[in-house]
Amino acid sequence: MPTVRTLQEKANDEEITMLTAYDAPTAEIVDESGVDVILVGDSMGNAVLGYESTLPVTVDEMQSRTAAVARATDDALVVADMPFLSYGADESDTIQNCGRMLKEADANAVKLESGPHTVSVTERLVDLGIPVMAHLGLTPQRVHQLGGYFRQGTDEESAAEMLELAKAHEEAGAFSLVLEHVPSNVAAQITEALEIPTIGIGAGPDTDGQVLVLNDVFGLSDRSPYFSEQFGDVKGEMERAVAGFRDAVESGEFPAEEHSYSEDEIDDIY
Ligand SMILES: Nc1nc(=O)c2c([nH]1)NC[C@@H]1CN(c3ccc(C(=O)N[C@@H](CCC(=O)O)C(=O)O)cc3)CN21
Ligand SMILES: CC(C)C(=O)C(=O)O
Ligand SMILES: [Mg+2]
Repeated sequence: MPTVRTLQEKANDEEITMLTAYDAPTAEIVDESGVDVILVGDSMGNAVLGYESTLPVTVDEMQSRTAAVARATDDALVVADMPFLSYGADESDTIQNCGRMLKEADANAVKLESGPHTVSVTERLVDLGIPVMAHLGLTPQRVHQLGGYFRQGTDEESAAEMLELAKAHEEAGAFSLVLEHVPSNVAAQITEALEIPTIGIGAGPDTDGQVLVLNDVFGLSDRSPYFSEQFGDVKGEMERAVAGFRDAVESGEFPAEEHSYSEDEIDDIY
């Protein structure tokens, strides 16, 4: 069984790889390719559920998708990304919601978008046996406060604040930290200051690992951030498959002999 401990050991000499997945078939692909961590991201809000942002994602949706991913995963660490307002407001709700991911969806850990209010919550969850991945920099659940998906930690004061929060979450027991959309040199200095591994997205090359949204990697997203990279043309392949079906039905090529059979005993059912 994968554990958060092996990730911490690995960070010493190898780059950590993390990708999102939201269903069993894609989780199987990611797991079999040897990626270290599968994040069931709340990016499922825009990536699979058709919302404009991550805010509408519910705990039930996260549980259902995390369970599907965990059923298809043998080796990777499965991390459930806790949705907006499912943590941090009320302590017993936080414990209940995060606990469900381990008890009912077979996740190995949860991720919380971090801030000053998640230090004590992180400590409480870790005390109870729920491993926590922290997340600083651009935290998309705050899009309405931030005014857009902008780069964070762009001046000395906010970068220093981010470093202090990173240390506070390490101290609280977080096993790893995602740094999103921050200057490379800020991510490098935070990485240097921490024992726990950092995993960057739009945070340059000097974190301990990298994460991207699977739809972006596949080439399946209509829009993706500039810091993302398409490593395939899955959308093109899907379009070709659908067009192939449509053409074959319309032309009468499908279904063919091998897809059909007749029952000899039956000749007239009127
Ligand atoms: N498919 C997908 N990929 C992601 O990387 C991703 C999601 N979805 N959903 C959740 C968040 C949102 N993310 C984003 C989204 C947009 C920008 C972006 O375009 N930033 C612009 C400025 C944004 C603006 O003008 O409002 C930039 O240049 O920084 C960055 C990160 C990263 N995450
Ligand atoms: C991009 C990663 C870090 C994330 O939080 C998500 O996919 O929801
Ligand atoms: Mg997220």
